[in-house]
Amino acid sequence: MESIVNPVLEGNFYTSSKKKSFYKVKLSENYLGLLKTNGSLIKTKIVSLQDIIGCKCARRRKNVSEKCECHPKNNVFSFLENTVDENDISAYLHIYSYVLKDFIITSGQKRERFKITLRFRSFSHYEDNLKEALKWRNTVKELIEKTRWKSTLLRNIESYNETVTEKGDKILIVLNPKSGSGKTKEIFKEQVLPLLAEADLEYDLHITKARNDARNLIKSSNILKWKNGLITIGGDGVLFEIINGIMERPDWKHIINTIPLGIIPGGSGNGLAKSLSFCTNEPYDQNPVLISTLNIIKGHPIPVDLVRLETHSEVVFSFLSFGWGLIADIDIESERLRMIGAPRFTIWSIARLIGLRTYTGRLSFLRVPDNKIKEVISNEKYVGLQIQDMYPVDVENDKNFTSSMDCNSDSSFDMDSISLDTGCNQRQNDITARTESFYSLHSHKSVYHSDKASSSYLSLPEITKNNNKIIYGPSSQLPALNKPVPKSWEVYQGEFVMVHASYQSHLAGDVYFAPGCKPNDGIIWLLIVKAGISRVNLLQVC
Ligand SMILES: Nc1ncnc2c1ncn2[C@@H]1O[C@H](COP(=O)(O)OP(=O)(O)OP(=O)(O)O)[C@@H](O)[C@H]1O
Repeated sequence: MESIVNPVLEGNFYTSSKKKSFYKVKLSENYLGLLKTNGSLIKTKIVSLQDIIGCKCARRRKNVSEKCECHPKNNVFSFLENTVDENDISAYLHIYSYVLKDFIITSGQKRERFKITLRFRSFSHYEDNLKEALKWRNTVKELIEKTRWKSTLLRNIESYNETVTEKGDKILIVLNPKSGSGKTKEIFKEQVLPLLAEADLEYDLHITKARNDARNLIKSSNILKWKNGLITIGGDGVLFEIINGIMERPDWKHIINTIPLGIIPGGSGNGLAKSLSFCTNEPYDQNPVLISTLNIIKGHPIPVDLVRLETHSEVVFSFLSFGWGLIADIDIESERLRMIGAPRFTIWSIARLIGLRTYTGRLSFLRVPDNKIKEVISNEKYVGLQIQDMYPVDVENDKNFTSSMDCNSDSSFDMDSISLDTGCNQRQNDITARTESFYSLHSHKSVYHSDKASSSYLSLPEITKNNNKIIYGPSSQLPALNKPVPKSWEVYQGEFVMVHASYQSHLAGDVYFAPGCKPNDGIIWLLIVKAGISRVNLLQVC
């Protein structure tokens, strides 16, 4: 435990269940360390502050609910019964962390909630105990806030103003109730809200009423009041609307450089959410909503490529993929099976493989040099987060230490919460999240479309008009669509089964499309399937 360098706070706490054991708790700039002493037996658990999302002071109440003493006005708890337990003068500090845990039998990891409760009861008055608890609470809060922004790649993005995000700024959550199989409200209420409450993250909620609702909101609102982030709960389509809404604003550049965007998966595909967690090695598949919400709360933005697309009728900004042929057909036509969720893609893939179509077209592209591809595949700088940033070295090598990365190795800490106090254990109840009123909405059609017609449009300038909409955003650096491409480009003309271009590794949670792709590598990864391929070969590609 001495190995935790320069602890900011430290103290001894006890558990009542095991009278002889006590815990030395140390808080340093990057870690919370718990040293358990039971006679001569010493065990240690270290929780990285990167894994702590928040903490709250609470006083014991007579019933199950708790009142937050840190923000009495900010009621994130239920108040079924508000009577304080006068017999208990202790103040409690609940610290919420989500630590990586290894599976014992199969290889793999998942994130698990690990709640630490510290009970302060050294003084004879509640107020004095609360003071002590608040000192710990404020210090933990300050430290986790620092850790968040220190460890992002934002330092490397010159245009990003790190100071824009201040405490108290809200995030905007845009929820599409029609995404996927229509469970986003439940996802929000049951899985996202409790985490936001633990992290003390304030939010406004907007539930979309129709297609383009999110786009119009972003286009016309004072979105700078949501400096902490514009977050979507739904599929990739609702984030697509947010980004294109931003591009309809003259201040698009400032917004893009100022407000982080986030996505919590609730759609059918969820390609971006999967790709982002994949590039940071987060165990997404175990709990996609938890991992994506933690990514947002922890404030580790990842720069992502944005691609400007011109079709025959419009200009759009795309962050995931663009396709023509087989995959686009599956996306659009499986809409009628939306109610079954993600399996709709598998079922429709089989249908489309049986009735395989081909399309005539011309494809021109500039090949990326092999050395650049190799660099992208091997270079961490494209990943967004540096592992050494996530776990900075302020713990000296000490074999007694169990880091939060391998907490499973110490079975005495193998629990989802730990409660420490100065005398006896008391059962603490989890916070009850604030609930929102929801309203029901009408059904919608997907925005996906297959572009069968070849374009005859010129490459459009910086400010373009789509059906009376003014689109801002960066101008194209590509040759005009009706002009010949430079000699260095390759051109294929003929029959295709599909051409699909992706700028992220995954098109959907289970569609690993571009293995080498990193979110901000600046490369468009192409899959070209020409006509004449056998169904067996095509199945292997898929
Ligand atoms: N309230 C609504 N009613 C109808 N349609 C909506 C509503 N809100 C948004 N939409 C539209 O629904 C489209 C699809 O939604 P979204 O992408 O969130 O879900 P998904 O298609 O199931 O997921 P994915 O894109 O990951 O496959 C969006 O492009 C949006 O235009």
